[in-house]
Amino acid sequence: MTADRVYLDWNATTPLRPQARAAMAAAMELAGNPSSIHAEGRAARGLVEQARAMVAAAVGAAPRNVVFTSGGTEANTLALTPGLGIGSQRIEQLVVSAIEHASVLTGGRFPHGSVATVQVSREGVVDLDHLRGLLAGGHPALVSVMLANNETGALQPLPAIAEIVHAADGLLHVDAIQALGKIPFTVNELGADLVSLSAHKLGGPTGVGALVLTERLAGLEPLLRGGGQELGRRAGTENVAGIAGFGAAVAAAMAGMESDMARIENLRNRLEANLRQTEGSVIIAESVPRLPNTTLVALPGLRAETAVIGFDLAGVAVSSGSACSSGKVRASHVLEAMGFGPELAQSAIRLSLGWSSSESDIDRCLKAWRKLAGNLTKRDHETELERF
Ligand SMILES: Cc1ncc(COP(=O)(O)O)c(C=O)c1O
Repeated sequence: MTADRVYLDWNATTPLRPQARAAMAAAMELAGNPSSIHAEGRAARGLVEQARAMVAAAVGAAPRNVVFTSGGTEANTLALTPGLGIGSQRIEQLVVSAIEHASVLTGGRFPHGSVATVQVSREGVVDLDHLRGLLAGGHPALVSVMLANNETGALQPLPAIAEIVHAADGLLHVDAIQALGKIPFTVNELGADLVSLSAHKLGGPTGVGALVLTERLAGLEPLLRGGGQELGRRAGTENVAGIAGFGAAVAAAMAGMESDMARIENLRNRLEANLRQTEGSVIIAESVPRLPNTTLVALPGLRAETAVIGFDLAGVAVSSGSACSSGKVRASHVLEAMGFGPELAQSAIRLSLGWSSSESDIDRCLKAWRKLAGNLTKRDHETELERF
């Protein structure tokens, strides 16, 4: 990143942590295949297992329950397997919340038509009564609910969700990709049976992630078949450098989490206090517990796509809704599920901070925001507010 840029899109991807870069550079010097039994192979295996222990420790899991994948999308797809179960009971239906990432909403490997959707409140929090209703009387389901939403930052009420799911003999998958390194949690505290993680949201490289399993789970069908890597749960020679970078990034993120996040939350709160001064601006999900680094702000009349370009020209990188859907002039499915109309949903801008965000980044961002908001004609603004 160049010095004159301000990066406020950390929920899309974070910069690589120096610890991750160093671990990856060292791993790339190794020649061995981690499955080979000679010294070179054992050295590569050592790095993979060291990283596995670091990832496992971060979420309170046993290292053997961590399966490395090519990222969060693969971890989510691997988790959503029909036929998962405990003992002889097998699960054939999937329930997902309406605000999940696209990689969960598509239903993994569940057949089309066997996926039910749980509603969320206006603040983007899963409706527990609706979940109870969906699970009542039906076959046991695999339920997939994220810990923190990537667009709003809203935290979901786990382990209350886990209690409901397990009372209905179901299994719970938690996409914790946005939460790892930002808020403390363990797999046990969540009450989850499967947890997805991704390296590039906390300072590791893109293209590496993990699915964390629990002992009692049976029936996980591999997505990739071939060699016996990852205890037969994911074939293919491991991405040694990427995995080493993931491990180093997780360790660094966990070590600095408490102080980094307290500082980041203060910055975010100052940012929001200033954004609120613009008449008509709305901070979405502001009244529920949220990630400390995320702000989703909307200003009816200011189109998000235009605003993102305006910010970019001012040297500030932000996102319109989720990065995966930016570029398309379509309201985010998250805001639609929360009941916002297209006018507000299409003006939502996500500002997400990270460990190197500074006071001057917030000042630059606010300067660009005031300019963009000031350019709105009074008429545009009033028309949009009436429609909203
Ligand atoms: C909540 C959530 N789940 C899943 C993913 C996908 O992860 P990856 O980019 O590693 O495939 C993302 C990334 O945008 C995310 O924010």
